[in-house]
Parts: sequence; structure tokens; C-alpha cells
Amino acid sequence: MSPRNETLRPPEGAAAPRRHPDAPAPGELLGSHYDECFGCGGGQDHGLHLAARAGEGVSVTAEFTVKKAHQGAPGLAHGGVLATALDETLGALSWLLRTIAVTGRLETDFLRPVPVDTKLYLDAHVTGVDGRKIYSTATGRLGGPDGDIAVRADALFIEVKVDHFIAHGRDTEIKAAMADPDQVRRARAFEVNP
Ligand SMILES: CCCCCCCC/C=C\CCCCCCCC(=O)SCCNC(=O)CCNC(=O)[C@H](O)C(C)(C)COP(=O)(O)OP(=O)(O)OC[C@H]1O[C@@H](n2cnc3c(N)ncnc32)[C@H](O)[C@@H]1OP(=O)(O)O
Repeated sequence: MSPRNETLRPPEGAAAPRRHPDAPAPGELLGSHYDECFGCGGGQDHGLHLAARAGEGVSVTAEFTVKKAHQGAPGLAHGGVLATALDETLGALSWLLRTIAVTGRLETDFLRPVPVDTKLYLDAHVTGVDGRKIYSTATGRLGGPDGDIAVRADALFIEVKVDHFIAHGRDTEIKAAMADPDQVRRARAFEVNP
């Protein structure tokens, strides 16, 4: 499905996505980029605990089970939580590019309601790269990786350096992250030239 919004379509001359030679192998679990991340971190009780795996090329798959804490309407997932699942899955593509990137735009289509306790099967891939701009798309399906599409998104991520987080993050958390060798290792795993 091609993006409905022109600004999310890779422009003429954009480069084809290129998997970094040191990217995790297809099938490898990517792990969390930050333990306190609401999308993928183990340290957030009500977080999504989304688990992503490297796919072929510049693609990932991920799974997320909707919990009681994620409701909007009775027994149904909140749309913002579903958008977060898509955002997090798209963010995981950074591991394959070995580029740190943040979401600039995220356009989400909600096609079916998603009940509590449902497992959402997500996949995402990069569609093109234009300088710092990374174009990508994701879907979330019900029942299995080939099930009906419940949600989909097109996105534009923008490449940033670690300095982006150091400049904008709250001091307490940045200091703690910088003092944690495991966190520094994870940040470096995203960057070709840290
Ligand atoms: C050692 C300790 C340190 C810790 C390290 C931790 C490691 C963590 C590792 C990995 C983290 C990954 C986390 C993933 C989590 C999931 C994803 C999220 O939810 S991310 C959060 C939500 N997003 C934001 O908070 C962005 C907020 N926005 C910004 O900060 C800026 O706007 C930013 C960086 C996106 C761009 O600002 P500019 O000043 O750098 O660059 P400009 O010139 O404005 O944009 C560059 C190009 O992109 C276009 N652009 C930018 N934003 C756009 C937009 N919204 N729509 C269309 N185009 C846009 C511009 O038009 C420009 O294009 P032209 O080069 O002129 O062609």
C-alpha cells in the first residue's frame, strides 16, 4: 500500500534502503534501546514491552499484547497506544540502518478495533532514505503475521546524533544513562560513527 500523504512518500532521487553490514541477523531479537522506554523497555510496568526482531533487508517484525492498562474504550485498546506500537516498531528499524532516528511525522490508519488480550503482529520496513530523512511504513495485524490489518502507519524519521538526547533529555535520566555502560553500548549499536 503506498502512502496516502505525499509528504510521507520518498522523493525522486531518494536512496533505496541499505541494510548496514553489521546489522543484527534476520530473526535476531533486537532488545530494548532503553529500559525506561514506554514502547520496548522492561522497566515500565504499564509499557508495551514490545519485542522486535530483525527481518530481511531493512525490515523488522514485532509483537505486542494489549493489556488492561492500554484501554481507551471498555475492553478495547486506546488508539494512541496502538500508534505507539507502530511508532516503536518503526523506530526499531534504526538497528538495521545503524542510525539513530526520531519520529518527525507519523500518520496512522485505524482499520479495526483491537480488544484487550489481543496479540498484535507488527511489521515495518524502510521505503527510502533522503539525507537525514528516513521514510518507512508499518502494519499491525490480528490473529497472526498474515492476519487482517488492524492498524497501519506511514512515517518520516529524522536522523539525529546521541547529542540530541543529551541536549534535550532531563538531566537526571541523561546522567543515569551515561553512567550505565550497557546503555552506552546500546546507543553505540545504533551509530556507525559514535
Ligand atoms: C549515552 C546516553 C544517551 C542516551 C542515548 C539513547 C539512545 C537512544 C537510541 C535510540 C532512540 C530512538 C527512540 C525511538 C523511540 C520511538 C520513536 C519516537 O517516538 S522518537 C520521539 C518523538 N519524536 C521527537 O521527539 C522528535 C522531535 N523533533 C525534533 O527533535 C526535531 O524536529 C527533529 C530532530 C526531528 C528535526 O530537527 P532538526 O533541526 O535536526 O532538523 P530539520 O532541519 O528541522 O529537519 C531535517 C529535515 O527533515 C524535515 N522534517 C523534519 N521534521 C519534519 C516533519 N515533521 N515533517 C516533514 N518533514 C520534516 C525538514 O523539513 C528537513 O528537511 P530538508 O533537509 O530541509 O529537506
